[in-house]
Amino acid sequence: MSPRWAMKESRMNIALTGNPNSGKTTLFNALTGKNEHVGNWAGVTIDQKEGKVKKSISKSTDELTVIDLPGAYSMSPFTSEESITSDFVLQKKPDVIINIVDSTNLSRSLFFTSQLLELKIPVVIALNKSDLSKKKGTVIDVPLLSRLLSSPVIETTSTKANDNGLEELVSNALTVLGSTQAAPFKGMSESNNRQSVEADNKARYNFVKEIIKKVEIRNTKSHTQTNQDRVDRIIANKWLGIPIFAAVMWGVFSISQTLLGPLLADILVGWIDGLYGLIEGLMGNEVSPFLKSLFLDGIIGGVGAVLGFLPLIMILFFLLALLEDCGYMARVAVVMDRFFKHVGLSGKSIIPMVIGTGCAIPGIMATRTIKNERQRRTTAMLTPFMPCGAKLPVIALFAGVFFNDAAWVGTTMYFMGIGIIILGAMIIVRITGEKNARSYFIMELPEYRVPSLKRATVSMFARAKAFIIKAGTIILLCNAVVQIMQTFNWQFQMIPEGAASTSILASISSPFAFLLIPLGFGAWQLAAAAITGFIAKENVVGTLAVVYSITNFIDTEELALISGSADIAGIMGLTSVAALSYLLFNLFTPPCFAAIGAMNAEMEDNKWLWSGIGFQFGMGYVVAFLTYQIGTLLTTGSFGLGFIYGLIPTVLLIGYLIFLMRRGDQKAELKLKKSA
Ligand SMILES: Nc1nc2c(ncn2[C@@H]2O[C@H](COP(=O)(O)OP(=O)(O)OP(=O)(O)O)[C@@H](O)[C@H]2O)c(=O)[nH]1
Ligand SMILES: [Mg+2]
Repeated sequence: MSPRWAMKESRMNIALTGNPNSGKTTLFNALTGKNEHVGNWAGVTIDQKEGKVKKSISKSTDELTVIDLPGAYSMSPFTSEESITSDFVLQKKPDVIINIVDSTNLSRSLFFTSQLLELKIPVVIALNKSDLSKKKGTVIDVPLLSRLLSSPVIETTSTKANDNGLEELVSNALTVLGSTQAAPFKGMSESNNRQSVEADNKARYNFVKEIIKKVEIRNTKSHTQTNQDRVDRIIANKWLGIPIFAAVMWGVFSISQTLLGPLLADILVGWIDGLYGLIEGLMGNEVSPFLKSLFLDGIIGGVGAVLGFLPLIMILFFLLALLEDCGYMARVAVVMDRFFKHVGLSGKSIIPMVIGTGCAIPGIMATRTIKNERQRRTTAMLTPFMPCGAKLPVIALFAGVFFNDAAWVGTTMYFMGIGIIILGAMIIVRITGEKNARSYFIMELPEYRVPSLKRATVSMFARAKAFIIKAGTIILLCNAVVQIMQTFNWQFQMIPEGAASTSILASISSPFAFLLIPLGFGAWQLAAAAITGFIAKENVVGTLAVVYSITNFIDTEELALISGSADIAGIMGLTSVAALSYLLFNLFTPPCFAAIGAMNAEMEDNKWLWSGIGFQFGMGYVVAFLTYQIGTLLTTGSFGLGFIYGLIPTVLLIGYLIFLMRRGDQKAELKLKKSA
């Protein structure tokens, strides 16, 4: 035994390193039984994660800790998440490095491998995705590769449950423990000047090329490749890409919101109704009316109204997971990339936005992968415009009540979100005086494959769990508070029936409601729902249920999403145009507080944060104002209420933005002159 082994306690650290999208997190999940997010594209993991190797995989009595790291292409990092990886292996000195190599892309992977081999830390190589490379007919001489790299090479398929090479991988990691890794290629110099780095890179590439020549035989007549290219020419086409994406999203909304969703929601709502009846019965007549209404209308009614949308959300996320897993979402990113580059965003800005459709918080956190500070902050500011999971019940409610469950409502909200992001980016790049900045980012396209139902199911249940937890905690609490605030007046007396406008809730929300008249919705109830929406967007639905005492939005008899939608529309007293304006206002004003917290953390700058929040408020206000007033003009022939009062802030806001943009343009010109 080496002394190093003897000195260590019985804990051993194994770092998982490799290129983005090589399968590190999949392998990590398989080794530890955890469920970290896996995605079929590069840049999914942005932070290190720790876990313990399952006993079924390693017989060792020692505690084996594995650390999943973000993907990296080299030890000299270009992005902050790449530097997490190099910092970790250099400073924390793991006992063993498992280098995950994508066997379908050997030539790209080995560059990083050759650098890892120089660190004197023992390395074991996992030749991952071996199922794919075999299918493509690529033959790799594993024993020879192992000899050339002076380290064990094990073929793995981390997506398989059995016979996946993982036991062998871990046992090899235990074998090399304590040894000093030999480096088959030694870096040319320690110095960091550009010339020597370039020379080193060149020599390293040649070294890798020689190895590939010796160990790999590729099947050149790869039909799948050309077929994929053909498909991509259509799907990722400059012009066809967008309508195809729109059609796909429309399909997703149709299935989740009008076909399958209501069917399942119906069953769930039946249960919630049953619970309501049960508790009502248990309470009998002795319980005070206040407690009764708090529990029944506030808690069960309010939370139930939100929870009723659970099946719809689960189906939507199941479908989105399938789209991501089969490789389609990466194509969408390529299509969008074209627009984004024109407005000064990084191609990398797409990933946070796609993640943001689940929840804005991880989306905003994913902006960490963007190196350029302005692009990172802009992306963090704009990502919340994507409709997240919490906004879906709001969309579904309004689509059901006012638009006959139309799938176009949800689809339009997605595309409006994208449109606003592009517009916002255009404005910000000019304000910052960087309109001449260009970004170069080549997105790597994963191959198409049959999506895994299991992975989609896992992802769906993870979302469902988060949704239920949120409904049972923060939404429940908010509904209870709203119920109390609308039951009492400031003297803490229960308000009599018919005097709802004297409640605490009404008196707090009324001034806000007044400001919203030009947008088409001046009722204090609607203002209250919009305000609670800043705590969590699901609250919009919950609060509406409480303030209008609607126990259930979802129909159990008609199998439509919303029962008696005409009645509900009547209670809310909104025209369709005003309803659309209200929906837009809730979607496109600032996100919930938690997401604003994430914005703060990633922007690391107060001026950006507050300008961002101001921008989001302005955007939501202007979009809702224009929608309501123009829509009302078109449908009734005259402007809606409060046109002039809304026009003043709108004009001032737009004027101010134009002023800032002009000033930015001058800055940009000055810069251009200086550099010329
Ligand atoms: N066919 C096949 N697919 C795999 C295998 N391992 C991983 N994948 C897929 O490869 C994709 C990327 O997997 P991840 O585990 O997210 O990759 P990663 O290396 O953690 O990626 P980053 O976090 O972005 O660096 C996912 O779609 C996985 O399902 C494998 O052995 N075979
Ligand atoms: Mg990962």
